[in-house]
Amino acid sequence: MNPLTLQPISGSLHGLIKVPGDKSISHRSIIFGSIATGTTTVTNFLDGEDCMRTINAFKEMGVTIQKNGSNITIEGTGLSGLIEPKKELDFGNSGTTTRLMLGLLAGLPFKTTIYGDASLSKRPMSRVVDPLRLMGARIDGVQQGNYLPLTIKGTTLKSIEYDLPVKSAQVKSALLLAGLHSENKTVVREKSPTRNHTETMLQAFGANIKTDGHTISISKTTDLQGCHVEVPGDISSAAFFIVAACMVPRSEIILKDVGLNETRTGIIDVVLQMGAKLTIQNERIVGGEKIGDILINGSQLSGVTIEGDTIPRLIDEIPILALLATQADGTTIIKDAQELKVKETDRLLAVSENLSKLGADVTPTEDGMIIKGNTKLKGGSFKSYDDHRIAMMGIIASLVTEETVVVDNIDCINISYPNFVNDLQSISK
Ligand SMILES: O=C(O)C1=C[C@@H](OP(=O)(O)O)[C@@H](O)[C@H](O)C1
Ligand SMILES: C=C(OP(=O)(O)O)C(=O)O
Repeated sequence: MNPLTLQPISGSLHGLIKVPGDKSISHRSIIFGSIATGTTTVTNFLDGEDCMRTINAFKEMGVTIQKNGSNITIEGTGLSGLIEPKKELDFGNSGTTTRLMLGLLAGLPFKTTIYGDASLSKRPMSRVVDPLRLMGARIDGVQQGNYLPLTIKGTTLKSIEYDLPVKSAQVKSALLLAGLHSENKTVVREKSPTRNHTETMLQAFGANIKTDGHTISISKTTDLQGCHVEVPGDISSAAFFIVAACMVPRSEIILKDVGLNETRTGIIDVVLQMGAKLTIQNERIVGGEKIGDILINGSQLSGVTIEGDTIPRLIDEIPILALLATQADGTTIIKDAQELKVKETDRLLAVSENLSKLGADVTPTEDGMIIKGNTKLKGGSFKSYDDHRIAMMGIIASLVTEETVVVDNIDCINISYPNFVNDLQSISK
């Protein structure tokens, strides 16, 4: 346990932060670079624990990956060059590694056992295992394969057409990866668009993939070609500073080179709707992804309803948005967010318990919460539940509390943002 004690601040937030590389894109750069032939170079790779799980998995499968800080070079083996790992693969805390690798491993000609930490071992895998079994995958594990550890006996896959029952980019991506090595065309349909980095990057690596936003089809492609990937800054990491700057009066900060892919910018839409002073500068396209700088000034916001198709576009930002809602005028309603119950922890519970303990007016609901805003928050203990996004939310909460906040364990922040506390300190004036 590594607790952090945070004193209330008297000043405001000023300065510039370059948030680390996008976690989703970093994972995918390793996966696609490894299964392509030739060299893939990656810049601004997220040097966090989750992405290291993906790197280590491919090293175990015979891929040469060199890492120099946030610069990565991958000598891809092609799909047919991957070898059976000599040991079980440890995916730690990473849901993305687990779900995406399931789709890949299902069609490779060897046996793999995968496991993870206590949190990952409680997260449902049948959402991926069930459709993969329809494709012919042979996967065994706890409770009919719903939980890790899982053993995958790779086999020839057949393609399917599948309507996603959960709004999940991880499930979609797993099926597209399986589709890469199954005969005929695999079709995945989603009701609400989820992050589309897999589709964009597979196109860049030369896959036979087509998408119209709701329906994605992929045909067998065994000859992906290595390329260069420049990873945009992670909007899910930027979210903590967007909220911080909105909440602390007289703040003005700039977040440089942040990914602004529309499947991820729900947080920007929501804070603008709440009345935030936020502008985007230097918007441009890098490697198929929109990026830009975000300028934010502190201002008094108003509550909103966050629901429906917006939820997948800000799924990981809901905890920090809930904190923002406690400082906004009026009521914020968060609906359709039941997926938060199966993240690194039950984030609906973690958020409502922590905020209530700090003195916020929060009523939990089946699929979200109702927050009556503009409440003064007192200090006290803040439980991270060993979830990186909850721990970072606790640290940001201390910017608006009247007394000291103690976050019980901040080690989990290394999952997605190892330099978070330093970056926050650098703008606290
Ligand atoms: O595909 C991805 O990289 C991710 C998808 C989301 O999960 P779901 O697909 O389970 O919604 C998100 O919460 C996670 O942090 C990363
Ligand atoms: C849910 C998250 O990640 P994962 O599913 O990869 O563990 C997250 O980073 O908030």
